[in-house]
Amino acid sequence: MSAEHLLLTVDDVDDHNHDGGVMKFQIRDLRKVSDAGVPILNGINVGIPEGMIVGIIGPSGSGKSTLLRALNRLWEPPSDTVFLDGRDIVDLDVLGLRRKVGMLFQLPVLFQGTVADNIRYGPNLRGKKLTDVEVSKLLTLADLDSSFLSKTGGELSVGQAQRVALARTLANEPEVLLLDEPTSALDPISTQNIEDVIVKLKKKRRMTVVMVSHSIKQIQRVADVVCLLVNGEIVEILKPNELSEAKHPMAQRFLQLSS
Ligand SMILES: Nc1ncnc2c1ncn2[C@@H]1O[C@H](COP(=O)(O)OP(=O)(O)OP(=O)(O)O)[C@@H](O)[C@H]1O
Repeated sequence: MSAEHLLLTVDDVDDHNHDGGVMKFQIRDLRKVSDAGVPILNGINVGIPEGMIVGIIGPSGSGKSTLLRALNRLWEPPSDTVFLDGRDIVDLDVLGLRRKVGMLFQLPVLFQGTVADNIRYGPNLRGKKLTDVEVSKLLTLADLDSSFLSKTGGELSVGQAQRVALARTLANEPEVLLLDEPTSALDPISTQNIEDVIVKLKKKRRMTVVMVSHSIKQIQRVADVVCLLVNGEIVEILKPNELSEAKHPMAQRFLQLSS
């Protein structure tokens, strides 16, 4: 089974990949040009299969974050370009979309108050009050024990704060996680903790994950399939163990310099 079979590209228009799996996202001819007229995304066509971890790698400035941000409308994509479960995301309620499609950034920013306050924040907005047991379960899911419940952001390491940010995102019961270099500020042990949680979420909850990373080794540890983005275009879709077989010259150069 080749990686192209795992993700739809270009002209495929149905909502299933070739193995019968369902496509969570469909991205069709997604383009962005900067205010100065510089192309940032050059016609992205790809499907993100449900329950898979899709890695996105590529040189700095190739458009990885812009692509990720289009998926929960942190950047508003044009209509008819990004579909979640077959529906154009610009037609969805934006807050509902962001609950379904959670995002984790490079550096965690916790709100004032305790860890428990942070985790309760999203559900509170929809009138749902999480019990201590529910909050503890979310902490456990993010690999933290319940002794963290009453701590504040200032008492946490960056790695612990990132896991709290992950638990806070998971409190919204997302179906998709967008991860923008989520471990680049973390030490190796915290990195491994986050990677383990991501893989567990995929296996146990069938979470769909789109992960931008600068670390090829990380992508090889975590992802099921890898998109190589160069100059705003997906130039290759490969399995993690096939990255050395990339044919595009820029992709080859990037991979050689990064390994
Ligand atoms: N709103 C904007 N206006 C103008 N240029 C932008 C805007 N957003 C992004 N860019 C430019 O688009 C290009 C792609 O940016 P983006 O952050 O998506 O790349 P990236 O691949 O995530 O980069 P990095 O790996 O360095 O984080 C960059 O040249 C960036 O300066």
